[in-house]
Amino acid sequence: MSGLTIDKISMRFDLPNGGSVQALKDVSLQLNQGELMSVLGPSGCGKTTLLNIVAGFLAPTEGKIRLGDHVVTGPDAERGMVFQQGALFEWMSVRQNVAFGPRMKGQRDSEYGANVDHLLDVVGLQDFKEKAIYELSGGMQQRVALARCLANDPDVILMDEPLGALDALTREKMQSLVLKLWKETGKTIILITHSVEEALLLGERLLVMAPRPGRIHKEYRLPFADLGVGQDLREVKKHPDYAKTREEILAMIWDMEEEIMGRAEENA
Ligand SMILES: Nc1ncnc2c1ncn2[C@@H]1O[C@H](COP(=O)(O)OP(=O)(O)OP(=O)(O)O)[C@@H](O)[C@H]1O
Repeated sequence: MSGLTIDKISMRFDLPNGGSVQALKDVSLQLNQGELMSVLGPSGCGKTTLLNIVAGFLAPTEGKIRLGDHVVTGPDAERGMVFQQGALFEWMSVRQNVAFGPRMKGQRDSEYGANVDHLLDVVGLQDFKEKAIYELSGGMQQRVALARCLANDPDVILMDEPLGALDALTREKMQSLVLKLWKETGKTIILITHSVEEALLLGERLLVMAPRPGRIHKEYRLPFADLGVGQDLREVKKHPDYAKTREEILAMIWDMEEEIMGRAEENA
């Protein structure tokens, strides 16, 4: 059991022309084990940069990431990543993809096999386990990506627009699956999305970030993710606070984007 601490993270990218971009400035937050946080914000506010720093793919210019009692210094299986497109191994079967992490750790099928089959059941792919990745729909590929991530038993799952490429109906089903996996596994999850609805439905905590420099603008604690576990998400949307919060966040992001457009016109 281990919480995730994002401690005064700043990130500046130096550009080849001598300039620089302050992608993040002084971002701090604490996630307890098992919390699900969704992250929203206008394009360029540093969402992906923050996720890449937590993943250990990027070293921040200032600040530290701590998981439990240790400081994050690079990528590690304790922090799993799910990308928008599955980043799957096309030449392997579904089962081989899910078993990839345990195999890389040197485990044999007799050690990881039962868990891999259990995960294939959980994500509804048991009947497709021998299929090649190219034979699967986009939604099924994201199911493989989720199962592959879980097979490594990470403490934290980082999701960068994991459902962004899916059609509306598949996306709804996958949102329910994410909630189910979250409750069943007790994993800590950070999920970036461009969809206000998705952020509301999936985030028991919802972070709105602001750009230039990327920073935390507002945080919400919401009841909808808990209500949505095992429930029709369309019913959850009828909750009296849902539409109100949705409108408030939409207006907030709209205002930020207007400001960015205004600044861009001034500089033109
Ligand atoms: N490797 C890099 N070199 C230079 N600038 C970068 C680099 N990566 C990101 N940036 C800049 O940092 C800022 C934040 O980018 P980031 O991709 O984290 O934003 P985002 O909120 O995820 O955007 P989007 O919603 O469009 O994916 C942007 O201004 C971006 O151009």
